[in-house]
Amino acid sequence: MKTLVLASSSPRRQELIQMLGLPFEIVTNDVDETVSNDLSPKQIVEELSLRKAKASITRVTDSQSIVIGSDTIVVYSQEVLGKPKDQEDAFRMLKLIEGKTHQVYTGITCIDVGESRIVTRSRVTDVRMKALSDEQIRAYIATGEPMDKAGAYAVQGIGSTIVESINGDHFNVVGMSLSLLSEMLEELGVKVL
Ligand SMILES: Cc1cn([C@H]2C[C@H](O)[C@@H](COP(=O)(O)OP(=O)(O)OP(=O)(O)O)O2)c(=O)[nH]c1=O
Repeated sequence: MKTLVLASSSPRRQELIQMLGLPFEIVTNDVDETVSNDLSPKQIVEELSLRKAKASITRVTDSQSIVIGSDTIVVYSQEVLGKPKDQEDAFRMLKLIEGKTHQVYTGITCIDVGESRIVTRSRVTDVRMKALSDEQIRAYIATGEPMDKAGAYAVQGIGSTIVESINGDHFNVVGMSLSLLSEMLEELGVKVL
């Protein structure tokens, strides 16, 4: 039986992986998330998910482990939005995406430590935001929710009230598509159902 190791300190990802009902451990990491400017959004999230999984592997002792790394970014009109640096940055991001449709990309890498097999994939989900006044944006920022979220909002929180519609996998927006992860785990011989 393989052990799943989540290479993430994100509470959202921990809650998501818990839903699979399989035993897992958490081994956090601290990777440099700087990437080259010429990478596409898909390449960015795939590269960073790989970096995170590889960084945690060094602290995994059980060779029967599958290490899972993940990365999420928001993209609007070719601008990549990660987590806001401060409240003004959050305001700038929300002002940019209000009333419009943006893309959320999440990359996942699974590394089977014993077999030295690496599987990396990504998904994209379209999210349409409601039109927001500056006052509404400030009130949302005051909740504190945007600060550790890519694109400065959380669709799973009070941020759901400023989202008009989602086209694609909701969990991909929250930080990890369980639909995609289950397919990747099956490729590595782990049955989810
Ligand atoms: C768009 C969106 C993002 N997010 C979160 C998911 C991720 O935690 C975060 C994007 O940052 P990431 O750099 O992908 O992840 P992280 O630093 O939080 O965690 P780790 O690298 O340790 O795995 O934004 C939401 O929770 N809800 C949303 O609606």
